[in-house]
Amino acid sequence: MLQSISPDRLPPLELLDGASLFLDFDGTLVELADRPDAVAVDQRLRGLMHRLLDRLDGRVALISGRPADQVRTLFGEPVLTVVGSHGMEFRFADGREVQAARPEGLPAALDAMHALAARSPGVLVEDKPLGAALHFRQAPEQEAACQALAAQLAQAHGMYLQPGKMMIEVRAAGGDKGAALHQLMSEPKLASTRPLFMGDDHTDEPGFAAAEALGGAGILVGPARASAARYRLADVEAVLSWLEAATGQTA
Ligand SMILES: O=P(O)(O)OC[C@H]1O[C@H](O[C@H]2O[C@H](CO)[C@@H](O)[C@H](O)[C@H]2O)[C@H](O)[C@@H](O)[C@@H]1O
Repeated sequence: MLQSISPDRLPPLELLDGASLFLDFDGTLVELADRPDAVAVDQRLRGLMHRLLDRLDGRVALISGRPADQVRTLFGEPVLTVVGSHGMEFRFADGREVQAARPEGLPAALDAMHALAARSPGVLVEDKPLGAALHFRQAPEQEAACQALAAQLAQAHGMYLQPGKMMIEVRAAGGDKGAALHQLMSEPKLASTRPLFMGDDHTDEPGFAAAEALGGAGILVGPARASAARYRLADVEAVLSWLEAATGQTA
């Protein structure tokens, strides 16, 4: 059961000391864009990730709703552990890979989504290894139609209905970012450390709750709202600045 608090405390910089750090991607490390393919990882973020890996002796992982291999490609970083598809695809820094099965109903769900997008200008379909998403950021008037179709498809094909920011997704059931964090924390190198999870979206709430349950904390990114996170940072720039300050990097 998630806590329902509205975090308003800034995280102290010392929170990073000896921690294991788990980072969401969109809306946390990079600004949201009009389209999923319009985001990029710049030198500032790439350099920051290197410093974090160094400072925390490798105890850094990205846990994203995006496909794991896509996140790895965006970072061009082979030594980074990435969990994709909302906690269902693991790419460990040492080369191990764990992948959930692609849901059987996905091709039919994608067909139905493409049919909706074809008659709804601005709606985008995202084809993911374990899910399919309808994006309506460029067609907000289509939200109700997208939500209704996704709910129907999730029920018809036994998939999980995953809400997001200006998007709705059907995906493989059976995991989330909280379960992923628990699994990563069972790695020998992380086992006796304190987890910190930073994220901005609904899909990040299980991650906040898991971090708290393991003696660490969640850090919500964005406006205050009911959340299992203990701390809050205002936006992506605040996240990057906080991480830079916590790793001792001066402007
Ligand atoms: O868990 P995350 O790493 O935050 O990924 C969540 C979803 O991010 C992407 O969608 C979001 O970002 C897009 C680009 O900024 C934006 O256009 C969209 O409205 C957002 O919902 C990604 O496309 C999804 O697959 C992720 O699940």
